[in-house]
Amino acid sequence: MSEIKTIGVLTSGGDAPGMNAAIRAIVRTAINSGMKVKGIQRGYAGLLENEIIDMDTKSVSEIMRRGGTILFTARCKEFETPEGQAKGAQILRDNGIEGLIVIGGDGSFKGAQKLAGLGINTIGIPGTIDLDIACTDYTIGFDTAVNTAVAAIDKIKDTSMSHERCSIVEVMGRNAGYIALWCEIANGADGILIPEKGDFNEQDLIDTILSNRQKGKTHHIVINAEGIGHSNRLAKRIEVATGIETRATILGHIQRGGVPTAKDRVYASTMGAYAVDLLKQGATNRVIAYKNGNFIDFDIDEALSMTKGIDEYQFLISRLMVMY
Ligand SMILES: Nc1ncnc2c1ncn2[C@@H]1O[C@H](COP(=O)(O)OP(=O)(O)OP(=O)(O)O)[C@@H](O)[C@H]1O
Ligand SMILES: O=P(O)(O)OC[C@H]1O[C@](O)(CO)[C@@H](O)[C@@H]1O
Ligand SMILES: [Mg+2]
Repeated sequence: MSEIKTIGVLTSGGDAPGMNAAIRAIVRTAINSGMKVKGIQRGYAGLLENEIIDMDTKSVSEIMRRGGTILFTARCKEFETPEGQAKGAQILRDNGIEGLIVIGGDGSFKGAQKLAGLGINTIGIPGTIDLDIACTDYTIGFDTAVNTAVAAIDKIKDTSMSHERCSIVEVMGRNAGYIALWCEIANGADGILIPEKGDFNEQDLIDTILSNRQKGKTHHIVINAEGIGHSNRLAKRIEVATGIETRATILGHIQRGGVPTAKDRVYASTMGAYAVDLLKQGATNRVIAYKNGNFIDFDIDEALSMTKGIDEYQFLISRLMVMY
């Protein structure tokens, strides 16, 4: 096994607060081990355009407290084709990059898996606000995103209470209801709609709102995940069915930005250093995970074959809490 001399790092898919902490840890750990580090800008799209820069210890100074990713990110259809992947692997080789760390979500890991098959040593770091990666209990950015959403819903509650209204709040999560679930438990709400429980009964939600109103509750919150969507239409239906003035708020990309929490900075830094250690050991096609209080790694094939549902116990708690 020959030692890796140059590694690359890229961020891909939706950005997530804490990605910069991971980049900083990767650059400094690798340089400390005598390796060179190259940053690939704009994810796989930038790789295919050869947008590659040299990184040194100073280039990652003062980035940890910034949201987003200093390497930019993108989604790239071309990279989903075998031709795109072969071109990407060749560009990495042309730049002397023998090991690649991919910070992103499940889609990004599929790209890393393909590059591993083409002889590039790859390591994935879970970076997504959605928390929708099955092999890990933690993904970079979820903690910051959910705290942003919780703070926003607290504010919506103030005005909803003053006007004695019902508020539908749509949070991010295309295929995943974790942000919604945490908000329902952290903020308190009359109901939650998430893609994992797509068979929800709208009449039950209306009945809960009406029953809570009859018991004296003067405002109502419904947390709706993006994967269910259509919040404005839902608001109209609830208003008609209950007679309670109802407004919809879509929180949107505010949840993806902002100053990363301490947890996101520390866990992302740990995962970044761990990824470099794996490359040093000659590992490839691995993804880093946080399980039962430990940082561990899985084969990417195994990680991608796992499925993640919603935490049923947390969901049960959220159901019990709608009681007024
Ligand atoms: N099957 C695949 N093969 C190769 N590359 C892929 C594949 N699926 C996705 N990718 C690459 O990964 C990129 C990011 O994937 P995706 O848009 O699913 O985001 P993600 O990494 O899951 O992050 P998030 O869901 O948090 O935004 C895609 O634009 C594409 O370039
Ligand atoms: O910013 P974009 O590309 O529209 O992506 C939005 C998606 O990305 C995520 O924020 C995850 O990164 C999802 O929750 C959301 O559905
Ligand atoms: Mg994803």
